[in-house]
Amino acid sequence: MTEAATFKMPYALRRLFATILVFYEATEIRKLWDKHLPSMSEDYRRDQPNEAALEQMVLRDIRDLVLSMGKDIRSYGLPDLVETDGSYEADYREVYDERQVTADQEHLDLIDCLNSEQLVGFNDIMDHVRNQKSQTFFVDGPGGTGKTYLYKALLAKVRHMGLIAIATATSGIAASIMHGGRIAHSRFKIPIKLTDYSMCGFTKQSGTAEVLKQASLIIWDEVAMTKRQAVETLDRSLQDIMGCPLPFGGKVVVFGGDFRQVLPVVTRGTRAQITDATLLRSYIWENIRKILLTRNMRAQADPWFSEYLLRIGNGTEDTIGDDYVRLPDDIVINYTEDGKAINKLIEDVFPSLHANATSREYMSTRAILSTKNEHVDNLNDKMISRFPGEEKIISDEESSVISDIDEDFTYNQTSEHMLAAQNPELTQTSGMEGPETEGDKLSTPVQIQIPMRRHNKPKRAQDYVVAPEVINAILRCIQVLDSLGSGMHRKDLAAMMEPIIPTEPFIQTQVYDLANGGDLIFERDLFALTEFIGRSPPVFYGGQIADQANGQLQWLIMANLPGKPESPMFADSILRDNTGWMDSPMLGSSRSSAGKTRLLKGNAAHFARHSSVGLPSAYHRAEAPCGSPRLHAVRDSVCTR
Ligand SMILES: Nc1ncnc2c1ncn2[C@@H]1O[C@H](COP(=O)(O)OP(=O)(O)OP(=O)(O)O)[C@@H](O)[C@H]1O
Repeated sequence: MTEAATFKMPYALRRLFATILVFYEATEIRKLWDKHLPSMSEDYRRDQPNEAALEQMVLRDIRDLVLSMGKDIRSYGLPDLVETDGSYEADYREVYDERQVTADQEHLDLIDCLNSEQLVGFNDIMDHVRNQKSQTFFVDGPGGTGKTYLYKALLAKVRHMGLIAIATATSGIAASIMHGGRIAHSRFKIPIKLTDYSMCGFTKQSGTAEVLKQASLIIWDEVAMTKRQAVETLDRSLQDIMGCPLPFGGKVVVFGGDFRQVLPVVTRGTRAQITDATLLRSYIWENIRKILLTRNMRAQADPWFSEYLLRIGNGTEDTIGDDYVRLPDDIVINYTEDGKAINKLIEDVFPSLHANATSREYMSTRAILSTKNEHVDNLNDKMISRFPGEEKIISDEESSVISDIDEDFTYNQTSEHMLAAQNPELTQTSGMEGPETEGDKLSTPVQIQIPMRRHNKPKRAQDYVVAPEVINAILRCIQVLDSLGSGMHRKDLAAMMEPIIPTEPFIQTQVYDLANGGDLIFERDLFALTEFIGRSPPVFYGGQIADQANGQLQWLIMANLPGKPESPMFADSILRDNTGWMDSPMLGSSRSSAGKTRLLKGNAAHFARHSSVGLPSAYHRAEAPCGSPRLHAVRDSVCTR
């Protein structure tokens, strides 16, 4: 803890403390608590000067973390946690955080500019918020009709009244447009695997439950893109925590979206299956009050075009065959073989580019969209050649890597790793001395692989940079391995991993070399890297870890790095041994060209566990073929059996 306190964020320290409570038989917990409370509460201290309240805030966090690992904070002899009704805003971190999101004047001013349709909706919703009347709304409007504008006005108004308004959206982009917005799945802890009986992954006593209980308004934008089961899961969970059988536990909930735009993804789903997955087919839909927005505020200058778009969205535009609509001639640039069409397109979208190239307004209000990266590269090249001035290639490797590491991770031994970052061809696989141990301890050298992120148009090796987060993760990993080398036993690995895995969803790579089999790799760019450097990708068997306590799924990849072949029989036996843990029992492995074992491609979910005692258990899943798009990221803790 002392060492971690020098470079970890307070939240990471709280996680580490909780992990120590649960996984170590530490004797002097109270001493540890007293010593590290100041560093664990540093982030809260800025706004909360009261020491007693600070202590309670940290305790509550630890309580939730410990609870998510299946334990009760009361068994550790920490100061008493004062159970409250949550009315004191600092009681829960989530409530506290939500209250920090204040209304800004700019958004309050939007209320005066709402058009008549928006105003009707605004008044109706606010009436329910003020009078705490249960109602679910759906803001139904094609793109550009001012849905987001309306949410912003609502959020500002409710927050200005000193109430809690929760802003969420299905995608991160839409969530980021709203002040305090979060992705709905994360905010409500909606499980990834949904059934008709799923519940959100928070407990009744958690901070998330508390903030939802206190919320006067909940907004969920882009709900049309979400599977109805996700919304139904929220409905059940809110009813549960509110102890109220009304829809969403009696809350005022505002959904928004446009069913003319993107619908939920149903893998290989037919049109009927996709429609069936939407909120329109939910039992919730019939009780939703619709707020219709029809005036396209974005395309006011071009009413013809906005009506044309609307007709397409509504399916009333004449079609050719089933699916094709004819674009009017005046918005089409005809394709020509000689490449002139591209030049015409650029001139149309960026007229007088030379004169306007330095104008921020001009450049930020126009764009050419394309379906493929190679077309984008092509267009970029053409555009850049038209820019005035001399060409200069700027490499961002040093600045981005250093700044990101500094922000989150002060590590004083970076030189070797920075070298690795800057000279990937020297250190594509950098063997590092690992702990020399015996028996139950680790015994093999550590291999660190450094994945890289591609620049737009790499020309030289230096144009490839190591993603800063990767370095971060690797440094953390090395730190753990150092600790392991200093005599820690293998069974401690699971406990150690938990706090060092960053909580951000996009973790990169961490490699552990474990005796007797496999390396654990948390990865995103590994395959892109191996593809680029021309090495055969590591044979891997990868997994999705289920944190049993809160139902969240995380990813864990176990891999054989080059030069460390796994015996096919060994991997097979692990799988066979653990079929009971499988997500969907499809068992198997295949041999790669290198003669190593690989799980079947596709979506077969496997569970595998190292035969050695104490290693993390995991649901294993053969993901995409090597070199394919990145695997999902890892989050949070590993689950031990
Ligand atoms: N009442 C209004 N007065 C002035 N401008 C408005 C008004 N309502 C919306 N706008 C503007 O119209 C544009 C489109 O609005 P907004 O982004 O809210 O639409 P949307 O329905 O959320 O669109 P999409 O579905 O494409 O996200 C924005 O630039 C917004 O500022």
